[in-house]
Parts: sequence; C-alpha cells; structure tokens
Amino acid sequence: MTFTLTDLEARIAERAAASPDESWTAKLLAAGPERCAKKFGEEAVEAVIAAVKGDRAELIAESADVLYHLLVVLKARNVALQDVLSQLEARTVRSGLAEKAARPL
Ligand SMILES: N=c1c2ncn([C@@H]3O[C@H](COP(=O)(O)OP(=O)(O)OP(=O)(O)O)[C@@H](O)[C@H]3O)c2ncn1[C@@H]1O[C@H](COP(=O)(O)O)[C@@H](O)[C@H]1O
Repeated sequence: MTFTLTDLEARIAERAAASPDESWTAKLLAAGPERCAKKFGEEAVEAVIAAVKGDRAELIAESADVLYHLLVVLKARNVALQDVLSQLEARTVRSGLAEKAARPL
C-alpha cells in the first residue's frame, strides 16, 4: 500500500468543496478553524490515552484520527502539508540536534 499523507491532503482538499451534509471534512471546515482545532485536540487526547494503555489497535485507530484531523486544521488555516514536511526536513540537517538529545525530557 502506498497511501501517503499527501494523498490524504489531496482527498481533504477535494472533499472541502462537498456539501457539509455529505462530508465530515466539509462539515468540519464549515464550522471554522477553532472547531477543527478542538476536534484535533480531542483526537490527540484519545491517542494519548491509547498509548498510555498500551492498546496497539486503539493507538493505530486514534493515530489515524489525529493525522486526518491535523490535516483538516492545516487546511482550515491554509497551511500546506509541504510546509510542515520542509520544517521536518530542515530539522534533519540542522546541527545541534545531538546536543538537544542529551537534554532531559
Ligand atoms: N480519515 C478520515 C477520517 N477519520 C475520522 N473521520 C471522521 O471523524 C469523525 C470522528 O468523530 P468522533 O470522534 O465523534 O467519532 P469516532 O472517531 O468514530 O469515535 P471515537 O472512538 O474516536 O470517540 C467521524 O465521523 C469519522 O468518520 C474521518 N473522516 C474522513 N476521513 C478521510 O476523509 C475522506 C473524506 O471524508 P468525507 O469528508 O466524510 O467525505 C475520507 O475518504 C477519508 O479518507
């Protein structure tokens, strides 16, 4: 399977134009960025609970919800996934990360 976050971003962009009556994505976006962010936060907390419980299947399902709802938040605020990926890429080449790793959590 080769489904990527970029594919999901494209699907969200496609569904953003649908009717809120037939699309969860369109419904969330119509409710505004604050509502999208709230939903993202709720899903993140559910993923945290699954991780703490050590429930693998639940963690996978909740992580999918988190990634989807994060992409909806980015869409609501007109942030491209590529901007986030570029940020991550820059971190992989930036020096000083080893120093950071030595810090306590
Ligand atoms: N990946 C998702 C996706 N993940 C979660 N959800 C929806 O997010 C909502 C989550 O609401 P709730 O937390 O209340 O419900 P829940 O997650 O089932 O329940 P919990 O156990 O988490 O509490 C549900 O309605 C899910 O269907 C998603 N809705 C859409 N997508 C993607 O977006 C595409 C377009 O979907 P539509 O916009 O609905 O056409 C789909 O083809 C998918 O690829």
